[in-house]
This record gives sequence, structure tokens and C-alpha cells, in this order.
Amino acid sequence: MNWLATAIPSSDRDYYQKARDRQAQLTKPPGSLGMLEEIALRLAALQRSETPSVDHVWVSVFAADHGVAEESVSAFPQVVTTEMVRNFVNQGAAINVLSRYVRADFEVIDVGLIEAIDCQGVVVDRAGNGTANFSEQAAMTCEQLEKAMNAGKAAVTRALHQDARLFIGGEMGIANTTSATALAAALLAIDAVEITGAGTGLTEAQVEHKTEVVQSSLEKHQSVLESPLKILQYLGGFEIAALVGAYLYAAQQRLPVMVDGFIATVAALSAVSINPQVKDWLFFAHCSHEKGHRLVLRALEVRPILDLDMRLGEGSGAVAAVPLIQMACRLHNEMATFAQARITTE
Ligand SMILES: O=C(O)c1ccc[n+]([C@@H]2O[C@H](COP(=O)([O-])O)[C@@H](O)[C@H]2O)c1
Ligand SMILES: Cc1cc2nc[nH]c2cc1C
Repeated sequence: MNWLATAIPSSDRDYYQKARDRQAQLTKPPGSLGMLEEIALRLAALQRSETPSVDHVWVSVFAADHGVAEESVSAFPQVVTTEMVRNFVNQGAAINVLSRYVRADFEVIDVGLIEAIDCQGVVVDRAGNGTANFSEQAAMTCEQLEKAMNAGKAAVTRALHQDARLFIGGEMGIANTTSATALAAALLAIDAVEITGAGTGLTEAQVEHKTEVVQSSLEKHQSVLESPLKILQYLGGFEIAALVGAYLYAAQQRLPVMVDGFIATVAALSAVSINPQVKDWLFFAHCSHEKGHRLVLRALEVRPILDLDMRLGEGSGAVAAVPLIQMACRLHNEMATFAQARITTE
């Protein structure tokens, strides 16, 4: 994975300052548009533009099965992953509705279902047929990790070919909150009990069992979890590794990203652990209802745009935040200045 060593550009300070100067002249008390101002400044600096815009959004949903599902850690059966992929293709899922609403390009990628489904409209870029059960062995081999991260890179390449201005990666994988929880606990060196939550809807007793599965897996693999890539290989999922690859490559290619919920934010944490420069290119859409999400956002020192108790995944929260960042751009670009509107400032 030589491409991982490619430098990630920083955002442009001059454009940031220019955008800040313009915000100061717009017809509003300074700072009164709150976080919408900062979003516009960041986008101006990333796009090196005085008129930032995110008119063309790209959504790639990565789907994969998880070996750890056999430990009864999800409220839903594993087959739902494949069934939801069919739903994505048939345009019936929440992410399809939201993508249509913002006129985003949408694709779904089978990055590792147990059984490949013969369904027109699925991009097949598989790293394997489901990960191994990480409570017993490494979730994936080094080769599979590379394939999964390359699937994310390939999705970003497709987005760039279509001139997308914002990349959104969604995920679908029954039991992937168990994987994301283990990843975050390993990356942040915390205990499973601090971060394990209900996922798709476990009872308290089931969450306790899930916590034990995560904690014992962390202890089992402790001696090999010495780098972010090893942690991803041992505890990750193919769709999570694809998100990590997508975030890193998008940043290398100067394509801003909107990060979705708990699983996607853990993928962002993994990407930041691999290359901290990636953080400049990431916007965080929302804080999900999943227990560990706020903790991971805090660890990343980022503030999400929305806090709606969503916990769906699929990229849904990220798309829900798109109208707000589009508004942030329009306000920045179209508001009159005090001089234009002839408004007294002192
Ligand atoms: O994005 C989130 O914050 C989120 C929180 C809980 C669950 N999910 C979704 O639910 C699935 C994983 O839940 P589970 O309980 O099977 O681990 C997976 O397909 C995720 O997209 C997503
Ligand atoms: C129905 C269903 C839809 C989902 N979308 C993302 N994760 C999901 C999990 C379930 C169970």
C-alpha cells in the first residue's frame, strides 16, 4: 500500500484568512451564524476558492459481513447485511431517499459479503467473503486489509472522475458496532466497558455480553495491536477498512469528506492515527445515539454539526448534514456586505 505514504496537503491559510475577512463584512453581527461561518471558512481554505461550494455530492456505501456476528452481538441476524444491499440497489433504504433529496450520486459496494449477491447495480470489489471472527483470530489477513482499503480508494477515484465536491462513505454490516468498538478501544487505550453500546438495539444484558466479547478480544490480541494498521487488520471489518482507505485517499486528492455516525467516526479515528493530516479534510456530520460516539468525537477534538439521536449508519447522518453545509456556502457567497447594503457599523 505504497499510496498510504503520499503526503496529504494542508488547507490553504490565505484562503482561510480571505474568507474570514469577507465574513467580517457580511451584514450580520460577527460570529452570529455560529458554526455555519466556520464551515464556510474551512471549505474556502480546502477548495482554495473565494466562493466555496458543495453542489455535487458522492455517496459510496460499503457493505460487508463480520465473523464476530456469530458471538450474538447484534439485535439482527447476519443475513440482513445482504438483504439491505438488495434494498439499496432497489432504492428503498433511508440512504437512497436522502441521496435523492440532495441529488447525490449513489453507489453500493460489496466489499466482503459472505455470499456475493447477483444483483445488478452492486459494485463488486471484495476483500473476502466476510471477516473471520476476531474473538478467535485476526479479522483479516494483510492482503485482505490492503484490498479493502483499496476498495475505498477506488470509490474516491470514481467520485473524482465525476467531479464530486464532497465524498460521503456509508457502511452496512451487521455486528460492525462490535468491530468499531474494539477498534476505538484499542486506538484510544480504553476498556470496552467505557464505550460498548447497544448498536441496532441490544438489551442491557446483551450489551454486557457484547462488552465481554470486545474486552476478551482486546486482551487476546494485545501483543500484536502495536500500530493503527495492525489494529485495523485484527479488529476491523472490510467496510470499515474501505472507509479508512477512502478518507486517506480523498484527503490526498483534496476532496473534502463528510463523516457519518459511530462506525464511520471510528474509521476516521483510524485514518487520523495513520496520518493526522487527514483531519483537515473531514467534516463530522452528527453525534449518533450509540454510546461511544461522543467519546470518540471528543478524542478527535471535533464538533459534529448535528445531534439528532440518529443511529442508522449507511451514510444517512452525513447526507442529512449536507443541506447545512450547502447553506453555509450560499450564505458566505451571496450575503450583502455592510458597504453594499449601506448599513451603519459604528
Ligand atoms: O452510524 C451509527 O452510529 C450506527 C449505530 C448503530 C448501528 N448502526 C448500523 O447498524 C449496523 C450495526 O449494528 P450492530 O448492532 O449489528 O452492530 C450497521 O449496519 C450500522 O450501519 C449504525
Ligand atoms: C434494517 C437495518 C438497516 C440498517 N442500515 C444500516 N444498518 C442497518 C441495520 C438494520 C437491522
